[in-house]
Amino acid sequence: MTQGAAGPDILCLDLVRIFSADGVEVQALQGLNLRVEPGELVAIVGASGSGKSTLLTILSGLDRPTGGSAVVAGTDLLTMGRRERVRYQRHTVGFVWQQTSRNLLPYLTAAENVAVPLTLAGDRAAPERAARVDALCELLEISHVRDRRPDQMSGGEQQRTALAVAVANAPRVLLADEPTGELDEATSVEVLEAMRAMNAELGVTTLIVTHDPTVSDHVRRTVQIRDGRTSTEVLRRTELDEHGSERHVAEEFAVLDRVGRLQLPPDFVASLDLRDRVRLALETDHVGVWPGHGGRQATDAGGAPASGTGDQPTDGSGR
Ligand SMILES: Nc1ncnc2c1ncn2[C@@H]1O[C@H](COP(=O)(O)OP(=O)(O)OP(=O)(O)O)[C@@H](O)[C@H]1O
Repeated sequence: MTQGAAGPDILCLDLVRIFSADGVEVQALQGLNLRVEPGELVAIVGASGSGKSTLLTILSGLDRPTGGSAVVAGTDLLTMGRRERVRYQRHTVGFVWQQTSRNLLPYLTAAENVAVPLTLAGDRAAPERAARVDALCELLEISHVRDRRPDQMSGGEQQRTALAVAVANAPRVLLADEPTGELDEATSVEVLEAMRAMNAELGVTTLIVTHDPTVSDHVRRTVQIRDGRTSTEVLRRTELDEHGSERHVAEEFAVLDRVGRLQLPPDFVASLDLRDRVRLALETDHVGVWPGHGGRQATDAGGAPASGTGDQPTDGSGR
């Protein structure tokens, strides 16, 4: 399957990854759905063990899913062959990992590191490669350390150099796994802002996987993974109020999959003591969800305003 140019840059449908270790099966991804449009900057957050790294390893072409489908910038990751994988990893996607040692060659300077992927790709003449290195050093604000090796740079400078390496060959998609995991708070902000600037400037579709909840302050869309599935999303936008001042609005949505399944946020479940089964009612513009065991009364699913308790069905006939 190949997506046309107008399709999403990342499309995962019912993605499953099962690991077998010592005769025990672990379902790291349990039917994950994700759609990222060209030019989007999206953070994937989730608790430890929720499947974030498994997803990123699959998207980077280093691992294959057990089932479902994953298509990135037109490349089907389930069926790609060895040669296509090399091309995919060299030209279609760029990566930044948490550990500097995985991102940069320790015996090369920053500028030399940025030049490596350009030389390997072999599709630009030397003067063009040199100009590209200069432009990326400027964009990522690492010109002052361009002649230093990684051990002579700060953590933030190392990660900004890693970003320059990752986008050197102008990939359609940038994948970052815990890019701020080894940085202090101020430096993390600096690196996330560099990613935001790069996304805006170069238009590279960017997926940041992290368990750092503050990442949400730097992106418009944060997708939460729970138990190997996308569960909720927070979308942020800036509005002008009646006085012309900027106001930041964040809205939380539950992710509805293709067959209509959704996960209620854990705090909703806890606050109404929802368990086993719930009572549902279809209203004209929303769906009501009530405890099925006669617990406390009405909440809502579907993002609509909460119903009054008068909406509570007595016999489920609202369905
Ligand atoms: N190679 C493997 N063999 C067996 N189980 C694995 C393997 N890789 C991951 N898992 C399991 O799959 C699940 C998801 O792991 P994953 O590393 O994707 O989570 P994560 O959300 O990235 O966690 P963290 O934030 O701690 O890195 C976990 O239960 C993990 O133990």
